[in-house]
Amino acid sequence: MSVERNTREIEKDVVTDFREKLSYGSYLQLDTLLAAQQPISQPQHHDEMLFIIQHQTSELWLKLVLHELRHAREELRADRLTGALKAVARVKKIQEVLTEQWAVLATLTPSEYAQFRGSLGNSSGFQSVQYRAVEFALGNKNARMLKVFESAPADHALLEAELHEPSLYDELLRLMARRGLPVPAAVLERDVTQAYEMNEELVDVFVSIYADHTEHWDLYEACEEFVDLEDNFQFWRFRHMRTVSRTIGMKTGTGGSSGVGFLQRALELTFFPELFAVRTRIPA
Ligand code: HEM
Ligand SMILES: N[C@@H](CC(=O)c1ccccc1NC=O)C(=O)O
Repeated sequence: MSVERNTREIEKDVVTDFREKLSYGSYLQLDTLLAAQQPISQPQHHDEMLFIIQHQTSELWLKLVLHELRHAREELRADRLTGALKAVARVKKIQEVLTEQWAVLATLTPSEYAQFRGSLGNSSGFQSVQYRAVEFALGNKNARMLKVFESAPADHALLEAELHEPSLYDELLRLMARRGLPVPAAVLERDVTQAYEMNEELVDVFVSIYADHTEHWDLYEACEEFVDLEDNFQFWRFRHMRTVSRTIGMKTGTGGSSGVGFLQRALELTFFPELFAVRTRIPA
């Protein structure tokens, strides 16, 4: 039947009685999810809703990023590189959404934000446990980051566990070693609770993979996927730093840091240093 009077007929078999059936809202627990947007500014500020939802959607995506990174790590452990790369491909797409999403928050002007910033007290994204867990899973380990979670035991335990897990990169390097590539022992036996640091001998291993990439096709592909992951992560950090800059200028952060300067220094960090160093060594 065609659409009459610009109104769609609801087909007769469309299910409408949910007294004993699973509905959309109950499956997704929307009562819980949609009850969680509670502005605290007094008097209420219109734009606080945007601020809350921007963060909550980011946290939901971070939850999936962490879930997928953990899966990718398990796949690598089981020598299933293809399975790991499938998860990484999904993470890359989520990162793109997270980075694009800054455009929504950029509609918040500095004067609008200033009107409810005071209500935020000392809360800050610096205290995002999922963000920190993602950083750890990618190899940016820093035990000092646990301190802000001391009053939240479950978060602290989650991060402590993540600190002791090998990162995604650690697992890739172990897989490479199992395949007979000469990954240095110092890399394989490193203390995984420490930040990953560049190993020159490992660059040689990647030079050999890139020189003979038809021989090592899947590893070569994995390397390029990891480079994408790091790039995407940096794009997110950059958009955050620029959004902060246009919103609060050089004010110090609610979390107690210097603000923009502190965020800029994160842009100097790297997850997979050898994968960037290898580029300099590609013959002309
Ligand atoms: C107007 C919006 C925002 C401003 C002004 C802002 C500002 C800041 C500042 C100044 C810091 C440094 C820590 C501090 O002293 O507070 C920070 C850290 C952080 N923010 Fe935001 N932020 C904004 C939005 C967001 C959003 C939407 C997210 C998404 C989850 C987010 C996540 C984070 C994270 C994860 C950190 C820690 C970064 C790190 O350790 O390198 N921020 N933010
Ligand atoms: N650190 C921000 C406040 C802020 O953005 C924020 C506050 C509470 C919860 C999350 C936040 N997002 C990122 O830091 C500021 O200094 O204005």
